[in-house]
Amino acid sequence: MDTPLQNTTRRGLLLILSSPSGAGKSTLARLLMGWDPSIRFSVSATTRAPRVGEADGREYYFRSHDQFTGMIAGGEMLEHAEVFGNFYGSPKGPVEDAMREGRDTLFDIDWQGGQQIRNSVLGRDVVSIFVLPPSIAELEARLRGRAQDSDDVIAGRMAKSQSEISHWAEYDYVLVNRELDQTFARLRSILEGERLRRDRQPQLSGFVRGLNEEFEAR
Ligand SMILES: Nc1ncnc2c1ncn2[C@@H]1O[C@H](COP(=O)(O)OP(=O)(O)OP(=O)(O)O)[C@@H](O)[C@H]1O
Ligand SMILES: Nc1nc2c(ncn2[C@@H]2O[C@H](COP(=O)(O)O)[C@@H](O)[C@H]2O)c(=O)[nH]1
Repeated sequence: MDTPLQNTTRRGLLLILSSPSGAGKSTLARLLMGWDPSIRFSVSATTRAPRVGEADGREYYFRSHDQFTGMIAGGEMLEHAEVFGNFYGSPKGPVEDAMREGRDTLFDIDWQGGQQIRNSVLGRDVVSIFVLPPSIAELEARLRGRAQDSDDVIAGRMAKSQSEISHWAEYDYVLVNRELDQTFARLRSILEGERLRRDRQPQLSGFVRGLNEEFEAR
């Protein structure tokens, strides 16, 4: 007998990671993508200048202000926001493709983007996770340790961290990122649990039908 567990169509989840800058969401996102390469990372467009080592199309699509506003006007953005004086947005096309393919999409975006996606038609497929630093001193140490931004940029991001943190309660899950291994293990558990929940209806209704048929045939 064909197992009904294989005959399913499933929707992709939209996994949103937000945090104050430097708390570790990009690090967690990289680990999650390495753990499950079927997850599609939503590469954002931004007007921010590339950092050393960043490549166009990999970390971000680096765009001019005019190009970015053109993308908004063309209806290409799922969400967009001004963050730390630059514009950032998530292109819609790749997300729609991933959802059609039943693949999960991972977003590394700020609270404004999280709110916009949660309030969109795709909101029911969102799983949102807010990452907190263990302390504000550690947040600053991580930003400095990353050695990617000037003192001014770091000061600006630290100044905004309190208002970013104030949105923690809007998220489905909150992780305090102390030990990276432990935070990553929790993140995986969240994803595994949410996948089981998503697959519960389509997979199990067929499976239980199979059990019923087997029962009737006895
Ligand atoms: N649990 C952890 N313990 C110690 N260092 C960490 C931990 N998690 C991440 N880091 C380090 O902190 C720095 C900032 O992390 P990361 O770049 O992932 O932050 P972010 O939240 O993505 O920041 P941004 O919003 O600016 O992109 C990196 O150097 C990273 O290696
Ligand atoms: N609303 C959105 N926020 C985004 C997006 N891509 C990134 N971000 C957030 O911006 C800050 C700064 O990022 P950085 O790479 O300059 O350090 C960070 O909080 C990101 O999560 C996006 O598409 N939309």
